Amino acid sequence: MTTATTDTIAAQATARGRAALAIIRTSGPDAISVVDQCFRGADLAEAESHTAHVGYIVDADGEDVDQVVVTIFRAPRSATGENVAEVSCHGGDLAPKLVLQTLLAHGARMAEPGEFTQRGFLNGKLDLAQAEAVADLIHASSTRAHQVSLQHLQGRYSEQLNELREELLDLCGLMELEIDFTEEDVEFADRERLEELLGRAASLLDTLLATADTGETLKDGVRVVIGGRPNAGKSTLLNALVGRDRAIVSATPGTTRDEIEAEVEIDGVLFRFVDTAGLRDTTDQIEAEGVRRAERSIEQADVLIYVYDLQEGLDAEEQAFLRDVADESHAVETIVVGNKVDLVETPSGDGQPARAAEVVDDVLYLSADAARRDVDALEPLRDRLAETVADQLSRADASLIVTNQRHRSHLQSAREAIQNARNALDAGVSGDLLTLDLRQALHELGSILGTITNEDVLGQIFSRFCIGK
Ligand SMILES: Nc1nc2c(c(=O)[nH]1)N(C=O)[C@@H](CNc1ccc(C(=O)N[C@@H](CCC(=O)O)C(=O)O)cc1)CN2
Repeated sequence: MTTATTDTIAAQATARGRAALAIIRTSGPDAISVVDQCFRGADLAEAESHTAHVGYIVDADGEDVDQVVVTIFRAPRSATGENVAEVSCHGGDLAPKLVLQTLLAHGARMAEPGEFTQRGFLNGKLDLAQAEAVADLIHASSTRAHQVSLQHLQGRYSEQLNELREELLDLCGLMELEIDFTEEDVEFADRERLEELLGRAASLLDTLLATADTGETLKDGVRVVIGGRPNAGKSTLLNALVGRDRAIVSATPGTTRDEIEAEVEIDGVLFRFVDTAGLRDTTDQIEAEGVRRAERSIEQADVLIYVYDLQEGLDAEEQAFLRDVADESHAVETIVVGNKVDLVETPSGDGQPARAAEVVDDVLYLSADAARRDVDALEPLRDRLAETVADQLSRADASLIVTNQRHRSHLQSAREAIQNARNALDAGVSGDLLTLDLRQALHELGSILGTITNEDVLGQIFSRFCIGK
């Protein structure tokens, strides 16, 4: 795909604010000459691609603006596929702004969000799935999410989809030939080969679709709700887990009236903790709303940490609740924590508290209060949390995890189209009708990779980027 871009864009590619350095990027046919016009140093017009040059940016009045390093990339050997000149100047509030202003005064135009990446896409430097991976990489909030985006950027995921696309395309070609020659009654496409190919396509799509939940977990984090009676120590536990005072803790039951969220990375995975208002019947209006929300969050959680006070034990209502949670079809993974282990007697001397719960055979005993001073005390809980996703993650190949909702729905539609084609084949339907299904599947795959595009979709994707990306 070639789209002639005639203008030259510029933007700060690094974060604003106090920093040692900042990068102002320009891209477009005149990128090098724009920077050259306001550069005192080597003659950039003569500079070779992938070279760096120390000098000064000089404004229209001939005043020095900053000492800089300019890096030259010549089309098509750049991230955008166009001429690129990057000015690496001093950071802070002023230098980057003045350098950018100078470049704009010399004919560059301010870039739109994502416009550099978009140009890279339009010039064939990366496909749409890779461009989306760039956005994901920037937004990644855990080590694993970062790894997956980087792998997608490197293109193995796109490669798989492309291979599938090409096979289907070949087949479509054959089927269409067949249509042209129907009168002569030739069957160009070998039906058995078609069957085999459709089977392969279906199973590849199934494999990809099966990773989508894992992908969502990696991208959005594992939602963990901390539930339990008022004053069981939920907020103290949350604070111990995140290592700072995120929730207001007090000895008065019912202090937490709304949900509190905090994020912690465990084993490279993001866990989003929600501390809820204690579960109990209450007549306090505000607190009652808190309890309703707590119930709702438990329904939406991936994991429930249920905390109870070992001094109180689990009462009948709590036992019934835990039995319910375990029975429900959407069974949320539950970790039961017996809190305040330091405050109960252990007459047997085996470290097991006297009043263990009857309904749950697997209680994690700890003291959330002590854990705030001793991080290791939470290791067993952190391990249990990591275990809730370990299985899922070890099964998945990072380069083939679907992390994108848009891709998921195109893959689902492609899978349906392939299924229709298989059914049609079984029913002995003619080649031209089969081709329609194959074309539909191709359309879906093409939409993921960006070989088929639509302005609105592109706009939506690139507007998620920051300016300068
Ligand atoms: N300074 C700087 N750092 C950056 C970027 C950038 O644009 N500038 N990137 C922005 O995303 C990422 C790196 N992406 C890049 C992708 C391709 C090329 C490039 O010059 N490609 C040429 C030549 C390759 C070669 O000679 O080996 C090419 O593809 O033809 C440069 C950066 C992250 N770091």
